[in-house]
Amino acid sequence: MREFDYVIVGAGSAGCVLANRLSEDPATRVLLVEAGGWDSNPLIRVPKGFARLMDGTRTAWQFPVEPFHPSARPEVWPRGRTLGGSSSINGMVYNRGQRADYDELERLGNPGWGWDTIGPIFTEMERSGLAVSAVSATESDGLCEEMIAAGVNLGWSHERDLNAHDGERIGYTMATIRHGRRVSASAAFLHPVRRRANLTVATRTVALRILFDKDAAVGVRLGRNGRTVDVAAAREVVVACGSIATPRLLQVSGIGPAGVLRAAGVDVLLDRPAVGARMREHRVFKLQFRLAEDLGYNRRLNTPARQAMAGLKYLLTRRGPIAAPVYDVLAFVKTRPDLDRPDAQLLMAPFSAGPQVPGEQLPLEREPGVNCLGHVLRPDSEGSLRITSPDPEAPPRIVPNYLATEYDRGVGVAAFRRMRELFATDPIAKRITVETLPGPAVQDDADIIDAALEHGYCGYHAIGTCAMGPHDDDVVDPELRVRGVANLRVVDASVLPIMVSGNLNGPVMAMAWHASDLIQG
Ligand SMILES: Cc1cc2nc3c(=O)[nH]c(=O)nc-3n(C[C@H](O)[C@H](O)[C@H](O)COP(=O)(O)OP(=O)(O)OC[C@H]3O[C@@H](n4cnc5c(N)ncnc54)[C@H](O)[C@@H]3O)c2cc1C
Repeated sequence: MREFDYVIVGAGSAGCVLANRLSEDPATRVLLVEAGGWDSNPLIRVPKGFARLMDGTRTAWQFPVEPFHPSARPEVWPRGRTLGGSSSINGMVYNRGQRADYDELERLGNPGWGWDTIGPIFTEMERSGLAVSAVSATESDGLCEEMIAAGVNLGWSHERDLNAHDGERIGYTMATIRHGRRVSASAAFLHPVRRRANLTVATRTVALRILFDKDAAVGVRLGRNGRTVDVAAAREVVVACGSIATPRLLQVSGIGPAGVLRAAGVDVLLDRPAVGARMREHRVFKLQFRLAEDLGYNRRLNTPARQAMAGLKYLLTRRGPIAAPVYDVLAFVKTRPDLDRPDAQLLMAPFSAGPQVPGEQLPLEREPGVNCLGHVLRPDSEGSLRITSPDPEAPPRIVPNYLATEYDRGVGVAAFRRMRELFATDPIAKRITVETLPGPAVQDDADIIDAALEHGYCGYHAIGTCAMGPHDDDVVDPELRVRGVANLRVVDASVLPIMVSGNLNGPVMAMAWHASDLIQG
């Protein structure tokens, strides 16, 4: 059996950072295992390419979730399946989270996770290859500037660097984009070191189960092209498969709620009820308007011919809508003036789209429009995930349980009203003829919640399914070691017990950076 010091499973946002840092010492043998292929698809580097990548199956997993809408419409949660993981298919928004989020992690009994430790890591990552910039829209016909000006008229500060402070603010999205090209975790942290002799990268290789000797992890069973092979980890197995595939791998390996494992036909190694539980996810409220004039991205992108023209322009100049992140303008706002920090995030763009159909690209409308998404920054409703079969590649049963708490519903409705307030404020207000989604008839709280469930999206930010904490029933301890077994850690979005305010790619990479220090002692 081939032996490595560390076997890292999953080459996503966390896995790429871990592979980089754990292989810094040439004497340390590191294996990075990734189910997907090499990240050579040219669309990965093109910012608006994400629209095609996230709905496909070549570079993404598609996990169906249990129906929950008023109309039980199917919803699917994509995740990256290639080097870079979800950072290779995501919307490229770069957000650090609020200082208070990390301090809260520490207050919950996780020493070393406070802002004083994690804050400087962002600066270090940005110096070490993680390119970040505020991408200003070059062809929005002034709509983005008018959204920002409306926010300023509501008292929000206009920031060139939205990560500069945690107050109410609006500005162009900070994005992991350099010169019009996506900078994934793999581009920033894996490609620069992939020729290290002590680092082996195994793509198109699936971890089927973790191998144990008594109560210690000793390796991983891998599947490739229909064959299985076992690899040994002399020091540790580090699972970094993301918040869905990590609890699935633990459960099929015998670590999870005993009843769930037995029902799925898996032998129980450790009865851990919290594996796959405590899942928190953003529910995105959607608002869309029709414009009086033919302005914005729809007229540049809403037919294949126009997309081809915009694509050509992008190839020549690396500018325009194709070079921009998923949403051009971001705001962090308070839903009540007495709050000490923002509790809602708004994302705005000068385009409008038809309904989302799983597996299909979001269709832009023929008529001109703008849209705004918003979500509760730190939701506390908890969903769950569990296997229903011993097959490590079978989709788990995912119950989102969105907007289940009074807090989430109250803040969600208030955030939605703030979205409307922004678009009723000049100068953007004077561009708008009518609200097309959910429409002016949706006014009371219950209807606003129903509209969010019906027309909204998942936030792509599930956390908590292997949450860290100081208690015996927390899946991992504050050093991210799986409780009850030796030599096994989890390092990815699943270890967050509470939501970091906003988008998670940056925070997950920073956590992995810190975890590398913990692993190396
Ligand atoms: C569509 C989408 C849009 C998003 N937009 C943004 C955004 O704009 N900004 C932002 O900050 N965040 C965004 N996010 C969230 C962010 O990208 C993720 O939170 C972050 O990438 C999670 O990192 P991770 O390391 O936990 O998991 P991932 O990056 O998902 O990595 C997990 C890796 O493990 C691999 N894997 C899984 N199972 C196995 C197995 N059994 N064997 C081997 N390999 C396996 C996967 O293929 C994958 O490569 C988005 C996410 C998605 C899906």
